[in-house]
Amino acid sequence: MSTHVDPATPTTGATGAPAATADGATASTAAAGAAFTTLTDLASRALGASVVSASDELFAQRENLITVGEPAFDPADFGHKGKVYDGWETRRRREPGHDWAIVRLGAPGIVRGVVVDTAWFRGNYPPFVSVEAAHVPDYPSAAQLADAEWTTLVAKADCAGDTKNYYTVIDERCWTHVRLSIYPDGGVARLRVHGEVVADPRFLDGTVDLVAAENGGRLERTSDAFYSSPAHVILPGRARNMGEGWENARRRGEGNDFAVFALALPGTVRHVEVDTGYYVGNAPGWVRLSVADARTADLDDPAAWTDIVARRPVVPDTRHRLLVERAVEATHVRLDVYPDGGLSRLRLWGEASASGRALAEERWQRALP
Ligand SMILES: NC(=O)NC(NC(N)=O)C(=O)[O-]
Repeated sequence: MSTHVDPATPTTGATGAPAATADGATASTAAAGAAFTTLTDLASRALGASVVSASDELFAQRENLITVGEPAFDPADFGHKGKVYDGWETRRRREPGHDWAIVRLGAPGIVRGVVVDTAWFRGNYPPFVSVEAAHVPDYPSAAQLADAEWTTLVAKADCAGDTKNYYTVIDERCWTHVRLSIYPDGGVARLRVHGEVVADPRFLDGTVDLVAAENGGRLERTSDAFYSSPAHVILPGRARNMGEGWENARRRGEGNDFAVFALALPGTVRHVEVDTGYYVGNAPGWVRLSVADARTADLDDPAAWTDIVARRPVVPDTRHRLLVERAVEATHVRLDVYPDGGLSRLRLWGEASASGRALAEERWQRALP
């Protein structure tokens, strides 16, 4: 079941005007668009997603759908097959039917909303789209996916050209793949599938990264994401440049920058990695890591936080491996950087508590379709 946030509203979504929906509910364009887009993009290549197949991609390759970053456009760039677009574009259909592309999500998850971004597609965008999802364990082939059981998340809905089209999804099940259909054909620059990772509990045994996005860790709050979000520092792999980490603006006033993350599941951190890779002239001078347990404490109360790495100096462009000073069961971690500055990755190696593992198992079973 889905709620389409008014497609006619421009990408900035500045009007906030209520949009009527199929089930009679209303949604504020700006609020609804913004609300789910703060969640992890399950379809991002940065999380490990892949576009496994598409009905056609004559004009522009399907893989562009999941590229990190805004789509580019060069009006003078033409290739052998036509205008070059930073997106997925099919040929003009001369027979009935419609085009589609299947994305394997970077991690299984509950989908809260979808953005179909038709940036730069003006005379060749699809006027309608729909989104379905499937839960297929293991690593199915394109042929197996064609025969999978697909569930509609966004029923065929209007889609505007050169616009970020927001569709809110109301569904509590956990999916591994999505299928974007465009009617009848055309181009889409990016597909963003925002939601909550639901990690398979069998992969959460032993020592794991308790804050990793692919395990279900997520950014809850930050002081400043001026250049790029702290949500990047919990993505898989090492950053390949400064743009793939968290960079705040130069702080000119008092205080310091910080980010608070919810752990994937309650657990105890044993050692950490604070990676300032690619932050040379803008690494923090010092960092501090503290943890809290939201089940028993108020996170707004400074007394709720216990240092696991007390404030200490860090150096530029370095993966700092640090042993924690205290082993404390927690649900959240707070990263403070002093006074400001960027990080490329944060890893919290430790183990889930018994209650954390039970929670993960229960969440997984409840969300299985
Ligand atoms: N100018 C275009 O974009 N034309 C065509 N598309 C490409 N990529 O050339 C088309 O027919 O949609």
